[in-house]
Amino acid sequence: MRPLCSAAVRRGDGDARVTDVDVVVVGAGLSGLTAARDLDAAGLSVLVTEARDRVGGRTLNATVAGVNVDLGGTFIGPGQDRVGALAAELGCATHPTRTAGDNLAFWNGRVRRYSGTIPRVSPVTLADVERVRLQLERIMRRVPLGRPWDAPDAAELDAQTVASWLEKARATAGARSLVGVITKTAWGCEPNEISLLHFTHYLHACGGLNPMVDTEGGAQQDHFPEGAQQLSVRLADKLGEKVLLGAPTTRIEWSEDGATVTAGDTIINCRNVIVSVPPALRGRITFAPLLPMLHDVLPQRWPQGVISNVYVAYETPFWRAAGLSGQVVSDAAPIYGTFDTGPSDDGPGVLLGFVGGSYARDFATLPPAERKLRALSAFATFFGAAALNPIDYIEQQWGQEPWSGGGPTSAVPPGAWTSYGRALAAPVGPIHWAGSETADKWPGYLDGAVSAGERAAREIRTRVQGVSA
Ligand SMILES: Cc1cc2nc3c(=O)[nH]c(=O)nc-3n(C[C@H](O)[C@H](O)[C@H](O)COP(=O)(O)OP(=O)(O)OC[C@H]3O[C@@H](n4cnc5c(N)ncnc54)[C@H](O)[C@@H]3O)c2cc1C
Repeated sequence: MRPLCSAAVRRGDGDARVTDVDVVVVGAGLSGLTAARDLDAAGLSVLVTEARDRVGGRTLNATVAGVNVDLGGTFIGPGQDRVGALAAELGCATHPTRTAGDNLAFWNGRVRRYSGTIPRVSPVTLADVERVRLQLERIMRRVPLGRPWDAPDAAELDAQTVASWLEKARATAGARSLVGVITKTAWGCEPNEISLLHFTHYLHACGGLNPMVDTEGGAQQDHFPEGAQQLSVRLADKLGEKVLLGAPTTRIEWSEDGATVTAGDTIINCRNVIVSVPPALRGRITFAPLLPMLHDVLPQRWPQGVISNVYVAYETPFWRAAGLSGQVVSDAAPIYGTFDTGPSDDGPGVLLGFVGGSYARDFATLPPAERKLRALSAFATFFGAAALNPIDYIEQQWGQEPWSGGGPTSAVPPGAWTSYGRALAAPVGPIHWAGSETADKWPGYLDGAVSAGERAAREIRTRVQGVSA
C-alpha cells in the first residue's frame, strides 16, 4: 500500500496543527523509536509523539563530577541480542561493568566480603537460596513465554504473591531477604506486591535467576560509557522532524479504518497507531470509542514499581585500593545494591546506588538534603568514613516522573496476568502496543523495549503492506 502522505507537520486553519501519516507512534522511548525506525525504513510515513521535551523515556543521561552516568536503564548482558544489535548498528559502544575485587554484603547489620553473585551471608542461607532458585526455575519452565496464562497451574501461581510462596516453601529469613533485594531492585517493589506468575514468567523471559542477577555473564555485564539514552538520541536524530517533542497524546479516536490522535496542539490522522508507553500510563489516554473491557481495565492492574537511584562521586575510587569491586548487596534501607561505574583507577570514583520498594516511596518524600545524608551514611557503612566526603552527588526519583509513573518496570500483582494479560499486547483495530513490558524476552529491559518495538512494527507492516509477521 502507498504511504498516505509525507510526515511533515503542516499548520491547520486554527491553532491546531493537523497532519496525516501512515502510523503515529505514541512515546519516544527506546521501544517507540525502534518501531518508528523500522516503519520509516519500510517506506511508511511515521510521526512519533512524545510527552516530554526529550527522547529516551526511562533512559536518561547525566553527569556526576563530569563523568557520564545513567539515571535510568543502564546495563546490558549476554542473550540481549536485540539491543546488542541496535547498539552495534548505531555505533553505541559498551564497556564491561567493573567486577575486579571482592563484593560486600551488608546483612543483619554486619559488612562481609564475598566473591560471586550470591552473598555468603551464612552456609544455611546459601543452601536455601539455591533450593529456592531451583524451585522457582522448575516453576518458570511451566510458564510459556508471552502467554503466562497458559501455564497448567496459572490460576494457582497467579493467586499468590512471591512472599506468600516463600512462606509456603519455608524459605529461611535470609533467603526471603535476598529475594526481597531482587524484587526491590528489579521491579521496585516488595515480594508481597507481585504475583508468583509474573515473577516466574519474568525469570523465564530472562533465562533464569542467574542471568538476571549476575554481573559477569548476566544482565549487568556491560554498560554504555556514553549512556544508554544515546540509543534513543541517535534513533531520533535519524528520524528528525518525525519526532514531535512536548506533545503528550491525550486522545485517540479510532475505527477499523484508522485513527485520529491528539498530541498537544497537533491532530494527526493516521492509518495505524503504536502505543509504546508503560502499560499503567495507557490509562491516561482517552480512547474513543472505549477500548474493549480487558484493554480498558488493564492499566489499573499493571502498576509500575518505585525506584530511585543515586550517584556519588569521589576524588578517587578509594574502595578499589582496598580490593573492593564497589558492588554491595544490602538487606537494609536505603541502598539495596551498588555498582562502581567510574572510568578509571585515577578517578573520579563513581558509585551507583539503588533505592527500591517500599522504602523508595518514603525516600522520595524526604527533603533533598535528608535524602543525600541517608544515602551517604549508607555508602559510609559499606565503604568507610571516606564515603562521607563526595565531590558530587545526583539522584533521580522515578516515582515522581509523570511520564514514567515509576520504574524500573511494572510490578504486576496477583490476578492481573490471568484476568487481563491477554490484552497486554493484543492489537485493537488499528491500535498496536509496544513498550518493553509487552516483550516476550527480557520484558522490562532495554532489550525488551527494542524487541517489542520491532514486533509492533512487523504487525503494522503485515496489516498495511501484507508483509508476513
Ligand atoms: C532506574 C532504572 C534502572 C533501570 N535499569 C535497567 C538496566 O540496567 N538494564 C535494562 O535493560 N533496563 C533497565 N531499566 C529499564 C529500561 O530503562 C526500560 O525497560 C526501557 O527504557 C523502557 O523503554 P520503553 O520505550 O518501553 O518505555 P519508556 O522508556 O518508558 O518510553 C515511553 C515513552 O512514552 C512517553 N509517554 C508516556 N506517556 C505518553 C503520552 N501520553 N503521550 C506521549 N508520550 C508519552 C514517555 O515520556 C517515554 O518517553 C531501568 C529502568 C529504570 C527506571
